[in-house]
Parts: sequence; C-alpha cells; structure tokens
Amino acid sequence: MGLNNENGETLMSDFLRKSGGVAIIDGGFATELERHGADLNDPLWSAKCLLTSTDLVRQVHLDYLEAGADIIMTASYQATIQGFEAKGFSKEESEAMLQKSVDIACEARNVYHERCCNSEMNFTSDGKILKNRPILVAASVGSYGAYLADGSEYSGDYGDAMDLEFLKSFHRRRVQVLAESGADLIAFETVPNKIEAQAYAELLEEGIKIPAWFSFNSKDGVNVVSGDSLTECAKIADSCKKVIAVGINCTPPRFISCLIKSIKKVTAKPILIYPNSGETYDAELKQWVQNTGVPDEDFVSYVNNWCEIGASLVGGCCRTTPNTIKAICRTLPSKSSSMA
Ligand code: MET
Ligand SMILES: [Zn+2]
Repeated sequence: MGLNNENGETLMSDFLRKSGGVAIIDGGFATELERHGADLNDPLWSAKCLLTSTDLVRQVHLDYLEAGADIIMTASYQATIQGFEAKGFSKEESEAMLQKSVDIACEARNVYHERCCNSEMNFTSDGKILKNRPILVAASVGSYGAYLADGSEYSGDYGDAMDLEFLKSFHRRRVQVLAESGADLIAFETVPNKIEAQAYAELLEEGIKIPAWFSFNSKDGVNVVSGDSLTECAKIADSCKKVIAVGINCTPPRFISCLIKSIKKVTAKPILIYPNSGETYDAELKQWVQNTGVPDEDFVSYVNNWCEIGASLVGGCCRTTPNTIKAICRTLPSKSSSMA
C-alpha cells in the first residue's frame, strides 16, 4: 500500500476506510528507545540509534505494529544532513543514513506482515496484535528548532532575522532524499511556527512526489508554540495539494479538543492527533518533568471524544509507549470489534 501517486488524497481516504475509519499512529519513538536503555543525549537524538543501535530501532517499530499501529514513523526526526556532517560524515554518508531510517521501518513492516501470515489468530496470548492490514511508513522530519536542540522546537522562536529561503534551503535536500526513499509519506512533525509551515509547503511544490502531513505543537491549546495562530498555520497546510492530513503532536492531551475544533474550521482534510503524555520537557535540564502527566487510562479516555469531534488519525508522542497504543486500539469501537 502506497500513497505515492498524484492523488494522495484519495489514497488517504482509502487507507482510512481500510483502517476502519480511524487509523492508529505509533507512540513516542525517541522516548521509547530511551526506555530500552538508549542514551540519546546527543544533537542527533533518536537518529543517533541509526549509527549505534539499528536492531533496537527495528524492534521499537515492531513493538508499535504489534500494539496496533497502522502508521509507523521513521527514526529521522532529528536526522539532518547538517547534523551528520557535524559529526564528520560526508554528504553521501549522511544521505545514506536518511535512507537507512526508512529501510529499517520498511523491514519492520515486512517482518510484521510475515508474522501476521504465520499466525492463525489476530491476537496472541501475550496481547500482541497480528492482524494483516495496510501499514504506512511515514518519513519523519523534525523542525529546524529540533536540529538546533536549544529549546526553540518548543518556543518556535527563530529570531527576527529568520527567513523563508533559509528554512527552505535548510530542509530541501533531506526532504528530497526522504521523498525518494520508498516511504509512503513525509511526516512534518512538531512544526512550531508559521514560517516553517510555509517553507515546507513551498518545498513540497518543488516536484516532491509523495504526500505529507503537517503536525503542529501547542502549549496553550489555542496557538502553536511560537504564538502564531493555529488557524493560519492550518490554512497553509490546507492550501497545499500535497498535504493529506493536518494536526497536532507532542502537546498535552488536555489541550487537544480545543485545537481540533480550530483546525476543523479551516480544513476538510483528515485531522491527526498524537499528544505526548502531558509531562513537560525541561529543555535546560534535558529531562521530562512528571508534574502534569496523565496515566494511559486517562489519555485514552479522551480518544473517542477526539474522534467524535473530528480526528481520524490518533496516536501518541513523547513518553507514550506501546501500551498507550494498545489501549487506544482497545477503546476505539472500530478497532476493538475487528479484533474480537
Ligand atoms: C519531540 S516530538 C518527537 C516525535 C518523534 N516522532 C518521536 O516520537 O520521537
Ligand atoms: Zn514528542
């Protein structure tokens, strides 16, 4: 199953239909690698594992598929050519690393489909989901602020001197390489401001052959993290033909319903939602602070409401785990009935 033809929109609606109306996105990726012991204190963050622990990357993808995810996102969130070059890699080697992030996710999908074919049950006794279904690989692209790793990913503040052409040239080659990598779509994640959304939209118009989604983050339930208007950001996504879904990630669950309502006012494209656990990230301490986190059951208690008011792709971001994804699957009537 791919979305890579001229008509990504039709294919997305087809995918959603085959997924039972709501598709499930995976959960936190980098934080899950950390939970398995990876040390990601590095400017490359999760992409460091593309250099050191490819087996773990593949395993985490598989864990999410076995938890019920219909879409897995590659380990390329913070994989930038500039970031690899700063570590002494050549341009060719850096591009090969981006390709590798997609190859590993595709391998996990193949292994998963084999396991499904070899299993007579849609469920194993230890609670794994082995149901043959369409799976998409989304090539993750984090923001310029994520590359800077200085907290601007959550402030959206790139300074007054920032301009559109700079951001386009920063992202261009990575987006081109990922678009040719065999991924089904590009996931622009945690987009912190309007100028970066505009840069992505213009890049997509430069002959990029696969569709994309735009996912913004918010810290007040009203605007995106920079203070730019969410509706203006979502309008940029709406006007771009290559964009097949718009939504929110890495934002506390309590803000989500309000954000869905704002997005819905300006687009008819499918809305995607993958909040974090609600804990806050302290950029100075480089730690998650467990003051406002919600347990999986509470997170999951919101999910049906998000779908009722308009979300059609739901998953989790930082600090959510395969257990969160399993719980999302169990709570969605369309998913749980097909598992019985
Ligand atoms: C800071 S948001 C990170 C998003 C990325 N997909 C991950 O889960 O690692
Ligand atoms: Zn996150």
